[in-house]
Amino acid sequence: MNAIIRVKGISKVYQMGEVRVEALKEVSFEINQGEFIVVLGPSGSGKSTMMNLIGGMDTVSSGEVYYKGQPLHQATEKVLTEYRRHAVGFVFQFYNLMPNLTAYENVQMAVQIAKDPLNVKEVLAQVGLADRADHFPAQLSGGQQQRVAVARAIAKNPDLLLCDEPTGALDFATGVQMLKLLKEFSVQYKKTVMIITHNAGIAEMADRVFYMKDGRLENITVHPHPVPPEEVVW
Ligand SMILES: Nc1ncnc2c1ncn2[C@@H]1O[C@H](COP(=O)(O)OP(=O)(O)OP(=O)(O)O)[C@@H](O)[C@H]1O
Repeated sequence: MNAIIRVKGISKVYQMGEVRVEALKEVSFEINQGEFIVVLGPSGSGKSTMMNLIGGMDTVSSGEVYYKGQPLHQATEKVLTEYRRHAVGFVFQFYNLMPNLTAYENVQMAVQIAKDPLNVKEVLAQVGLADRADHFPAQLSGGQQQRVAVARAIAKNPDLLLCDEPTGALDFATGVQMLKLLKEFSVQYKKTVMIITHNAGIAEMADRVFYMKDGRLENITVHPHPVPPEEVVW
């Protein structure tokens, strides 16, 4: 099996004083290298919690998470830091770019700590920002800033690209461009991409769709013929 991520019966409980929130309940799945996964589900259903756990940003309350057979649920903070640094790229709705660094420098900073990074100039060209490399975030549109954020995550050349609402702040046309970029990265480099979204239309381009409800992975749909990003509508 070429499962890159294997999750077995993971649960996550948040205890806030008297209040106990079961954010994730006994979730199990496997993800293969090169798969494009979309995660759907109502607000509060556990999507971000699940992504944080497989991204090594949080630890499970119970259950097991493996990356290429390596147990993350027993890993030390040092091992998790290495994992996040080298294996995982993150794209969030809010871009978290450094305002005092140019587009090029924002991407360059991320690749400095990577093991096998892609060429920064090439990646910026790939996201259509070759002529904006020397611009600061404030000199870029929202869509362009989001593309810098994607370039930053892709340039690390991570095995796993985790995206939480990557199109949330974008207009439709820019959102489609974003999805094309993510799909290209997945196909060209045979990398795994997981996207959380509220846009059910985006799910059509996934190889598989995970439906979350009340902390459970309620259903998985397989698409033998995913729709190209250009044909996605929402
Ligand atoms: N750090 C935390 N401390 C306490 N409770 C939390 C924490 N993070 C998430 N929760 C709770 O866990 C549940 C699942 O939250 P989560 O963010 O995973 O949902 P989500 O499906 O990503 O929602 P949304 O679509 O609104 O982002 C919610 O009830 C949330 O309030």
